Amino acid sequence: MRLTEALDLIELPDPLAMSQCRNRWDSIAKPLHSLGKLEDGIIQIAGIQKTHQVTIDKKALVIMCADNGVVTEGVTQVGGEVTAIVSENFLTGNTSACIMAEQSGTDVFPIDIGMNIDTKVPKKKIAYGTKNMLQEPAMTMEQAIQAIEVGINTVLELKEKGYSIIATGEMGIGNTTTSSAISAVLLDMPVEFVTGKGAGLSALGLEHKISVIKKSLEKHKPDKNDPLDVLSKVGGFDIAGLVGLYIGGAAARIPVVMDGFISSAAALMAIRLEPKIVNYILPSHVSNEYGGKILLDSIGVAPYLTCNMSLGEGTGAVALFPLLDMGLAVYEKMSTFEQINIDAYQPLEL
Ligand SMILES: Cc1cc2ncn([C@H]3O[C@H](COP(=O)(O)O)[C@@H](O)[C@H]3O)c2cc1C
Ligand SMILES: O=C(O)c1cccnc1
Repeated sequence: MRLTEALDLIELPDPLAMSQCRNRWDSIAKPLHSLGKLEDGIIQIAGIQKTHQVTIDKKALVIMCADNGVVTEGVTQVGGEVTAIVSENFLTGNTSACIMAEQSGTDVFPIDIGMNIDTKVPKKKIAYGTKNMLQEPAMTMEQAIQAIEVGINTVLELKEKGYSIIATGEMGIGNTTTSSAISAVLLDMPVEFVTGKGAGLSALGLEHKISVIKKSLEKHKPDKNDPLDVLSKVGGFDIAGLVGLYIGGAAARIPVVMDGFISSAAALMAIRLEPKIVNYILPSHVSNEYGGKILLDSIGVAPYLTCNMSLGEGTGAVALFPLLDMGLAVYEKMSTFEQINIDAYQPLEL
């Protein structure tokens, strides 16, 4: 499916399914709203799936794997070769995200959307890495759109296979640099406000990273009102693929659980392309990366979890699944006030 077609399909969640779901929660024999965001999450999913009979039994974690040309500027603690090493390990289950996914009954789908080398990771490659954004635009506008479409079509394929909820993940050394760059532009904020140490820079390294981002922005002057211009000039294929997952989720009415900093930057971009997309996103956690909270506040969402995580790969997103499963189990199985013969809960008048 093309990007324009997918954007055209996006509607608001279904208010009827949401109110039916709310009514079921309110009938359950427990204090009203006492499962808080667990109730809200199930109601949100009801609106997305257009039914109060919510299903999240088949879960997928999609991990967009790509290399970022700007890594040659020394903005990361480790070299770009780590992208391919970790990405191949997604196939054997030997990564943090895979182990957490297994715990939550989630199937993992790594995608090579633009790694520097070929590996056994399933290939939907736009190019062998992006260009170094300090020297030239990271990618062409056509490549940006193609990469977004990879994300959209991945969601459609997973829907076809019966998946009912999708978590976002990424692996791409250098992608906190690109995430900070697009966040600074889209939020019209100083680069320092949204740039952190990524996967472990020193204080000096962080200063250098900030200066590389600033110089790249000065060189290309991306237009903050044109998300695709920003994505193509200072983004990455990994981020573009994530943008596509959010668009595809909203178009195909599949809830998308958002991971940390990089996933939040991509969500911001997707929402700038179509504001209704925010209704299809469940914000799993607030990343400990500097700027993580600013991104969530700017998107206008509050995280379910605050665990000081900043790993990426989709680890935060899959961490939310067990909680959603617990919420849904209560929603489906718990007796109502009527069934156990107590009057519906009335707050005491003081
Ligand atoms: C061994 C290793 C495994 C990772 N898994 C995720 N990331 C995380 O770190 C990268 C972003 O940080 P930066 O912009 O500083 O490169 C991404 O790949 C992200 O998923 C990793 C990083 C490393 C080093
Ligand atoms: O929050 C994240 O996703 C993150 C932060 C730093 C490095 N890698 C990932």
